[in-house]
Formats: sequence, C-alpha cells, structure tokens
Amino acid sequence: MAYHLPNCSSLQVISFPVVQLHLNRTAMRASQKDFENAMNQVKLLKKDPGNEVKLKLYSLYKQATEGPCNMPKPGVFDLINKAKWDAWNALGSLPKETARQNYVDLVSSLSSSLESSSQVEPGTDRKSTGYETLMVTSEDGITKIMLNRPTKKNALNVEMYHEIMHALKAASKDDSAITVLTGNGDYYSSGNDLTNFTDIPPGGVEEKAKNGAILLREFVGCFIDFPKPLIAVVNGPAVGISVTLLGLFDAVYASDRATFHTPFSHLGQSPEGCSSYTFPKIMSPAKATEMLVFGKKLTAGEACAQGLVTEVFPDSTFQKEVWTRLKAFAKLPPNAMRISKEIIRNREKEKLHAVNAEECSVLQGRWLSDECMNAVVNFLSRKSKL
Ligand SMILES: CCCCCCCCCCC/C=C/C(=O)SCCNC(=O)CCNC(=O)[C@H](O)C(C)(C)COP(=O)(O)OP(=O)(O)OC[C@H]1O[C@@H](n2cnc3c(N)ncnc32)[C@H](O)[C@@H]1OP(=O)(O)O
Repeated sequence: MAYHLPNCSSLQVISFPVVQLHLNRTAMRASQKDFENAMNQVKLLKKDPGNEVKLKLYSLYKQATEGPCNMPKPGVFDLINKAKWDAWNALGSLPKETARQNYVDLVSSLSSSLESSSQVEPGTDRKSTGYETLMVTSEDGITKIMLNRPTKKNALNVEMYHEIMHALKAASKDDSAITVLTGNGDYYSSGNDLTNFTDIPPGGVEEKAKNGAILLREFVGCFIDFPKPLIAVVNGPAVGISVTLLGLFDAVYASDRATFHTPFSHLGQSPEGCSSYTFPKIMSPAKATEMLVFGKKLTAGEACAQGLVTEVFPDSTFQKEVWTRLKAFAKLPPNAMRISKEIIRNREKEKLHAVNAEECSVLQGRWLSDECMNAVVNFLSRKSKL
C-alpha cells in the first residue's frame, strides 16, 4: 500500500502547520488529469509533511480510486496498517469525485505551505534555520538549543535526536562560550516520542531495536563529549531521557514548576543517558533506585536537594533570573572554562562511554519485550498516560 509520498513508510510524527481541508467543497470538480498532476506534485515535495497529512493523502487517494474502505481491519499491533485503515475508513461513503477534489486541494495547500515555511525571515541571521524540531540561536556568547515541539510536549522524535546531535556539534565549534538546552512551551520535554516505535522497517522489530540502540548510543555520546559548559534550563516537567541526560550537564537550573520523572519500569524499559552510573553517584544508590527503578517523580526542590538540579527559581522570575546569570557566565574567558570542564569531566569520559554502550545494549533487548510493547500500545491507543 502506498501513500504516494516520498518516505511514505515512515509514521514518524513531525510538526507541521495544520492544513485546512474543505471536504464539502462542491464548487469545483477536479479532473482525472488534475488528480494525476497532484499525485506527481506530491512526489516532488522536498519536505516530509508529517504523518497526519500523509494519512489524509493516503485515505483520500484510496477513496478516490477505490471508493469506501473495503479492507479487513488490521490487528491492534499492526500499528501502521491500522492507522491507514482508520484514516480511510473515517471517510465513510464520501463520493469518489469529492475525494479526488479534496486530494487535489490538499496537495495544492500543502505545496504553498511548504514553500512559505521554507522562506527565511529577514533579520534572522543569528538564528540557525533549517531545523524542523529545534530553535537554535546564538547571542551574547550563548548558543541556545530550544526543543520546539510544544504541542507534543517536546517529545523527542527521530528527527529531533538527529537535529540535537547536529546542533551540539555545531555549537562545539561556534564562537559561543556556553551552550544551553531548554524547551519551548509548558514542558521541558516528555522524553522519547513513543511513536518512534511505530515505524517498523522491512527488517522487522529486531532491526528497529538495533537501529534505535545505535542512534541512542551516538546521541548520548554527543553529550558525553561536549567540550564547552552545557547548561540545562528546565522550564517545565521533564520525563525519561530528558531527565537522565541531566547527569551529563555541567549545571541544571529549574523552574519550581518542573518535575523529574523516569518511568522506565512502567514502560518495560531500563535507564539510559548514563543515568545507571551518574544518578547513584549524584544522589546515592537508594535514591537513584527510587527514581530509575520505581519511577518516583521528583519535584524541582527534591531534585535540587538530591543534587540533580543546581538551583530552583520561582516560575514567575525563572527566565529573567536564569538568563541574567547565564549572560554573566558567558562573559568569562571561554578557553579557561573549556579547560576547567575538561579537567572536571575527562577522567570519567571512558567510563561514561562504556556505560552508555552497556545501557543501549540492554535497552535494545527491552524494546523487544512484551512489557515494553504493551506499554507503548497502551499509550498510543490512549489507554495510559504517566
Ligand atoms: C525501537 C525503537 C527505537 C526508537 C528510537 C530510540 C531512541 C532512543 C530512546 C531512548 C529511550 C528513552 C526513554 C524515555 O524517554 S521514556 C519516557 C517516554 N515518555 C513518556 O512515556 C511520556 C508519555 N506522555 C505522557 O504520559 C503525557 O503525554 C504527558 C504526561 C507527558 C503529558 O500529558 P498531558 O495530558 O498534559 O498532555 P497530552 O498527553 O495530551 O500530550 C499532548 C500531545 O503530546 C503527545 N505526547 C506527549 N508526550 C509524548 C511522547 N513521549 N510520545 C509521543 N507523544 C507524546 C500526546 O500524545 C498528545 O498528542 P495529541 O495532541 O496528538 O493527542
């Protein structure tokens, strides 16, 4: 089954402006030729428009060519085909001509949205464009990497993992003195995007888990090796990998609205981000066990008392106070800061890389377990939340 889109097997969710569909449009009727042109136009799109739009395109194409959904409903674990079936079935008895027209309209609005979203705003020379999931700026000696999927609580999809690695590598070479990671919206991050589990390659779940472990190892490795002071500005709740990574930051400032939650056992998973090593060192083995094994959620005050957070600020003054402080830090001599970080961190680096490798290998096995699969299916079918 094809979506008639490049990379259409992916169910990776990416943020994209909502495209308005005019399902009841009757004034114009698209010809077969218009429909074929639209199909060709879709193949030429330079950017992936995201799963919601791809599913819409798929369902309209099927309705326009075959009429109402005529396939048996896939099983609950067959996530991709189930999503496609749901989308097609939702069109009910929409006439073929209307579906064809809606397909043409959707492709046309999609092409114009993609064109306008790729235009560079004037005066944004200090802003790194080209990121889909991040906002990266460099100002006052500070490179700020902002997770930018606020409607998904800044969950890390595969694209975001790659973009963060890219942004960190760029920041390690730019002329800023310090680098900051923060979140846009009410969350710092809700951790790994659980839809990452739905995009199964031809090699099956084993290949998926293997690729996931490779990606994770490289991703965490970028934090271990980052050469400049790396500061987390935790603007709201943090979950999963966004919490575990904090052990690799040089300072962590949190709003008093932030919480810290690593529900790995609930998800049938195990700790990553070197937390199996850093957390017991930072907060004692028993406190680390409460978080990493039993999934105890900490308030910002508790996380600070246990050494995971450096300082907590009232939410009302958080941004102002933190950025004033960071701007002062960024004026310090950058080479001295770099060398001091090196001497604090370097003797642990080899150990951290070994821990990272071991954690990724254990997780690779966990991702194939029934415990993990069931937890992900429950979340995706909205039977459970944290
Ligand atoms: C084999 C696969 C390999 C893949 C690649 C591997 C990469 C490395 C993996 C590293 C391991 C990391 C582990 C972790 O991080 S574990 C933690 C995972 N996170 C969660 O379990 C959080 C799940 N989310 C929630 O429980 C709630 O959304 C939350 C409490 C965070 C917020 O609840 P609230 O009611 O306030 O808001 P909504 O639930 O309505 O959320 C708004 C929308 O955002 C979507 N959302 C939020 N978080 C996630 C997420 N983590 N994954 C996917 N989607 C998320 C949510 O579904 C809503 O979307 P819609 O508006 O479309 O419904």
